[in-house]
Amino acid sequence: MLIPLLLLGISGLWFAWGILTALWSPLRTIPGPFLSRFTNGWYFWRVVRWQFQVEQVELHRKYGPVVRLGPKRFSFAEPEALKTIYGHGTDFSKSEWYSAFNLPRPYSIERWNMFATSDSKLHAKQRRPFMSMYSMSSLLSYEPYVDECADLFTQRLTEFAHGGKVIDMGHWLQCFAFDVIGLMTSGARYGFLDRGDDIRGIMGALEGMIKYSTAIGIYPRLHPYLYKLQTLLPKGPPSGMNYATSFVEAKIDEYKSGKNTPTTQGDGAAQTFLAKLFNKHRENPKEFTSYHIFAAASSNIVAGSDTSGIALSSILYHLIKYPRCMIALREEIDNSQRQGLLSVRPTFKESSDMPYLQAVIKEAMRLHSSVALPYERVVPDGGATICGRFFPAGTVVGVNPYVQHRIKSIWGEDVEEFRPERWLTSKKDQLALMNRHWIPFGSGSRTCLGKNISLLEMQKLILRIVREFDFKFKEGSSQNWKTENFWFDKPKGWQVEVAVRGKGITEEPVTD
Ligand code: HEM
Repeated sequence: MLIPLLLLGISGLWFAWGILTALWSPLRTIPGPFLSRFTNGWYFWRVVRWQFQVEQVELHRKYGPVVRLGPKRFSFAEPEALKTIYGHGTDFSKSEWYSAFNLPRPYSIERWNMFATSDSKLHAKQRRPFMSMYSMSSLLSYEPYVDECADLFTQRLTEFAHGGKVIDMGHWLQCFAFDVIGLMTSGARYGFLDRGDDIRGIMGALEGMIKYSTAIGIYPRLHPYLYKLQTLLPKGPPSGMNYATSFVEAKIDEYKSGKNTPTTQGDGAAQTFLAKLFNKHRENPKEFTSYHIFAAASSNIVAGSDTSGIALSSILYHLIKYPRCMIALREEIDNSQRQGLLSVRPTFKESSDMPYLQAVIKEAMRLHSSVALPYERVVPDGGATICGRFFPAGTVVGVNPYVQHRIKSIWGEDVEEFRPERWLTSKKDQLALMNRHWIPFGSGSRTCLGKNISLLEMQKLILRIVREFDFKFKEGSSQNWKTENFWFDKPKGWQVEVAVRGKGITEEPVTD
């Protein structure tokens, strides 16, 4: 009897505390769902339905540019907020939500990953030694790996076309993205493109791990306990995490033992990440430790596979949905082809010189960003004024790219329309405004390290498959795909028919 009474008492006190802090809070006038005033439980409950981005847009339509998501958690849909929170010279560190993407303390100090590091100075120190490997000038050394996977991908599409098979295109593009990143990182493909199987459950394990982190990040103090608890279970997110990391470690061991040394390929310019990482380690083993090798190799796989797969899906999905744009892109490709400007395996340089292709990629990533939850940051000491409101230090604030990419004062009335032309015909000022607020790769000092690599993959593969194949949504299927948003907003079961170009499928106009 004593224990239930005690529990009741504690819950009562906790409840009363929640109500009092909500009433006293200087931010109490900021609107939002009623329960979000008292608890982060409301946010947790909505996020684990994996569709929060849609709800967040609605919340901003209902409540305005600043919306409460929790007692000390706020979302912004106002152009000016981006500069204040993520802009140059600001010191808004990443929120504790990100800590669930790493091992809990004290292990995380030894085994850091820069994505989850919150302290800005520490993050800058961790990021600096890797930057050259992800720069534009390094891209040439990764290009042959993309070509090798694009060869296989087009081979698979040809087989599907001849077999008249309907395919889950989202899954196959994910297979491409995983194999590319595996190959350019370690010199070996996982083998996803061979049969389309989720080899050893890698994709499922990563998805489980990210779902766990996204949900538990809302209650980061639970992470150490849940992590410990779940390592005792045979299955669950940590075992997926362990599997993903042991896979990387195995590749590093193979490399060390000399079993895996394809540092060059094609014309000899190719060089894997592992080769670059080991070279750096040999030059300065004290500063660039073996942990640096592991950190970069594993973050490539976790951060660079699903994200690129989703972006590729978004590009192709929108091109199929809007045949007008597919035709326009084809015209650009065919013109370049006629002028002898395109190789059999189009190069990054060739694809960079195609303005409509560039516009298609940007527009697809605007309408469907691979990441679609807020990039959360913490208001620094002294507090900050955002959108005319003062927020005390410690408040969690964030902008969701999915919401940002639908603000009419930036993009115009047709925000929901896929219109690549907006990137080609807008006036200079308008274009600058759009570019500043286009944030699928993040914003500020924490932007994506792998942006150039993903552009390399997207430009080369999309150009090639649009040149060589026709695509159509599966007969009778909806033209509006379903996605699941667990930080990565991933298409689910998106069925497509493929034909070798000009040999089968007729394009039908879109009916929205
Ligand atoms: C279309 C593809 C991609 C998208 C949309 C994307 C998106 C993002 C976003 C939004 C962030 C920052 C999130 C935040 O502020 O919380 C990020 C960070 C990061 N991404 Fe990507 N990414 C992509 C591809 C890649 C690739 C291919 C790699 C590696 C090869 C990569 C490696 C990283 C790393 C290491 C970080 C952490 C950077 C840091 O904290 O300094 N990403 N990415």
